[in-house]
Amino acid sequence: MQAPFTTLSTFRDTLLKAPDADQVALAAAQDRNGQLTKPPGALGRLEDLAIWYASWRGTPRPTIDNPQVLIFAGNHGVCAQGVSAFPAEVTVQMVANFQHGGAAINQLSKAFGAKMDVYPLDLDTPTADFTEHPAMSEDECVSALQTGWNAVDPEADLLVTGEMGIGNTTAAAAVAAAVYGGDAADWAGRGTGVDDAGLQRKTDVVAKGLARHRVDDPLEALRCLGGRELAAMAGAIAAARHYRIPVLLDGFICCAAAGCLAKAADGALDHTVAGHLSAEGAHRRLLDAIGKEPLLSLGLRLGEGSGAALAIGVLKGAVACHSGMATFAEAGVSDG
Ligand SMILES: O=C(O)c1ccc[n+]([C@@H]2O[C@H](COP(=O)([O-])O)[C@@H](O)[C@H]2O)c1
Ligand SMILES: Cc1cc2nc[nH]c2cc1C
Repeated sequence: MQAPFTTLSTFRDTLLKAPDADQVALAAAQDRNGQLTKPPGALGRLEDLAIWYASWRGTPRPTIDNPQVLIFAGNHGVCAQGVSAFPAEVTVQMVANFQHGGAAINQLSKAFGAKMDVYPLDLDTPTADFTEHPAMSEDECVSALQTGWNAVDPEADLLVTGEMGIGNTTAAAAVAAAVYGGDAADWAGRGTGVDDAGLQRKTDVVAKGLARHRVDDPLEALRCLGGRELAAMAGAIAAARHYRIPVLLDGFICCAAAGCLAKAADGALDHTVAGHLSAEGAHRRLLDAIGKEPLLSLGLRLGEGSGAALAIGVLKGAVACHSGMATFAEAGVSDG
């Protein structure tokens, strides 16, 4: 289905009208979980994960057969201010690498049985430098949200949203600060590995952006301080909700985009789980702000959906146990 919105305001309406989890499937999955051949709670968080997944898929005994990984790439005007350890050309070069199968996310998608699609978003036209102008016009922002929405395969049964964009930890820090408060220094981190001087430049750039765009609306924060790949991830996460497809969130940039949705509509991230805790310093703060506990913590700070893709394995394990295990009655095991 084509994206059902043409403005930021109608995108917000779409979020507010989103469906909820299936309460009947939720209760049935809880009931089934209580009958499986294990001591109560012995599978720890895997039990909650499987029940959550079942509730969104609308069946007490789901399987994960068709995960989708979406990578959105964007370029950023703020790069000209020396906020990244890498030059902006790396974004388009990495897109070619994704297309040729040579990036980490290609290997991880293959390893976890996911199909992967890459969307370069107007890479020849970076967003405006947000210290001077809004990063995007409303049309540009809506167009990126629509690309994200339309990229989601309605037949997928799990979604990972990832990104590539030199400079986008600066954009994400600015968005997070605008949406969740705090100072630039609370949200600016080392990204691809900037040194102390680079981190200071980056903090100043975020502070300048926040001073220029005094936004009190999360979708305006996305437009004025974010980037096309952040907007596309937000659009994809919203579409997944529409189709009741559970989502694994990736690192700092993905969660900054997701945070705009959570602020725009209560419960907008109920169909999502945080795949991992990134090494980007402010990711923990952001996860706390959106109320998510990460599944993995492996020191990754790559982006590309890599941490979330690894978490597909954990979720598949949870769902395989939940749907495949015998009950005490079936196995003839005494239930204590
Ligand atoms: O996902 C994360 O938490 C993460 C943390 C640090 C860096 N990245 C990736 O690195 C790029 C942004 O870093 P930077 O330093 O250019 O802002 C972008 O392509 C992201 O995918 C991603
Ligand atoms: C090489 C490289 C690969 C990446 N993948 C995601 N962000 C990245 C940033 C760089 C610099």
